[in-house]
Amino acid sequence: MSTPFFVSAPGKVIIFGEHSAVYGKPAIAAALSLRAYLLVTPSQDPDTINLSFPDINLTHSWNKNDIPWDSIVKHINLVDNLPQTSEELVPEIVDQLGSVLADLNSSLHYTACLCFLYLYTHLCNQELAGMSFCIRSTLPIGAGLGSSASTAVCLASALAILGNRVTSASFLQTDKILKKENNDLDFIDSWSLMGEKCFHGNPSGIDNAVATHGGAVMFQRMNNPAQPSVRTSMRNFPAIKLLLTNTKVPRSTADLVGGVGKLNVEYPKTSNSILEAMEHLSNTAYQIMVRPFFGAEERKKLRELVNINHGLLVALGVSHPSLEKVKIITDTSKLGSTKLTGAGGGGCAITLVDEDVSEADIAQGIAELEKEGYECFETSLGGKGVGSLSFEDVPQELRSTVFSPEKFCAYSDRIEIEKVLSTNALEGWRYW
Ligand SMILES: Nc1ncnc2c1ncn2[C@@H]1O[C@H](COP(=O)(O)OP(=O)(O)O)[C@@H](O)[C@H]1O
Ligand SMILES: C[C@@](O)(CCOP(=O)(O)O)CC(=O)O
Ligand SMILES: [Mg+2]
Repeated sequence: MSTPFFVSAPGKVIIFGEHSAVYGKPAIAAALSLRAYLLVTPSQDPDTINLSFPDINLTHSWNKNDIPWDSIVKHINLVDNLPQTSEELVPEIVDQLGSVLADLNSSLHYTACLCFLYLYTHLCNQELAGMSFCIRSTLPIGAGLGSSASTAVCLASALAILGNRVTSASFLQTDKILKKENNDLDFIDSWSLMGEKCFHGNPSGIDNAVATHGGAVMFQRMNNPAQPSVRTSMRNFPAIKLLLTNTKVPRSTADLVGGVGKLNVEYPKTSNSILEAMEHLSNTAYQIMVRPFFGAEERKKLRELVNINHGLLVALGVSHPSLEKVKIITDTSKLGSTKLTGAGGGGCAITLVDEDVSEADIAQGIAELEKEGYECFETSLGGKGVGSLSFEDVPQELRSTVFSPEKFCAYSDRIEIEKVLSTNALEGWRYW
């Protein structure tokens, strides 16, 4: 695909099984309509790689010839000329990248640049002319909705396109696609997992799987690293009324996953029992969600399971007073059942809204949440996975606006980005 082009990937909501997913237990998640967008344009100087990640106040550039290619390439495991992913980030490569990351003095910027360069050195090569990469997200960042994974999927897919590792996406939104095996999507999924490993050491892979494939899934990481994770797509995912509340309390997935790891070491039997309870819970929820008839009884059961799941996450130590406040408000106003979603410690909660609650009562509940400074989202679940937008697929009169890096970097908010770029705004988005 010629430059400029866009790629985009969705965020996700974990409905059941965050944290236990890291320990090989099944979890259920669905793609969100909120997404990350990455614009790739040629650099003015063909030796320069430019990053512009305004959401995290990062601009950085490298001369591509300063990357120690020879010392890195010798550690890349190639099979049939294709780079292979590994269980852990290759320490020798991370070490070599240290020399070009040395001037980054914030850990936030360091991890974002490490993720970029780790994928760049594996998927592209020194001959590729310098490009500019600008990422914007309509997702809140660090709030439990998988912004790290959607960023990793955008980077993995764009770099796989530039490095000729995948074929271009071909299906339009309106095409009827019979999804079968798809090597390109599996390639993007597995490399975005390496990107997630740069953001936090021990990701289960559920976030990048949903951001790559879209839809809704039951996901299970295998305890034996040699075995691939199991991703069961849930085609008849029931229409559930979901309220998303962002407490805006910042937190880091890496710290929270690390905290559960410590608990596991200190109280292995206790924490294993909690993780096992989560396993039963996800399995039970799955059986309920795939029933051909999904009525009031099923909705009630799912709400009960949401309450239990939140209690178990509290026991793992990953809630936060702000999340408990969301729970108190939604419980008191009898909106439905609430649990934290994602890593917790702040960030977002989901409420499975009781179908009997009136729109007026929902509005009243939202007003109370907003009074606390929280932000409520109405969003749809189960949307498209990673997609790309080529210059040729955008009407000629819009191209200079859509593909302008200056304009893209300057959009003030989610609404502006979606107005220009969303699948509703442009019909040319293609999927693998
Ligand atoms: N739009 C973005 N631009 C650059 N980096 C991003 C962007 N969105 C997410 N990230 C990276 O992902 C990290 C947040 O990931 P994480 O703590 O896992 O929270 P979550 O995935 O729930 O949003 C950020 O600190 C940043 O490194
Ligand atoms: C806590 C966990 O289950 C989900 C983390 O999601 P997020 O980064 O908070 O959106 C970790 C994982 O599955 O990799
Ligand atoms: Mg994340």
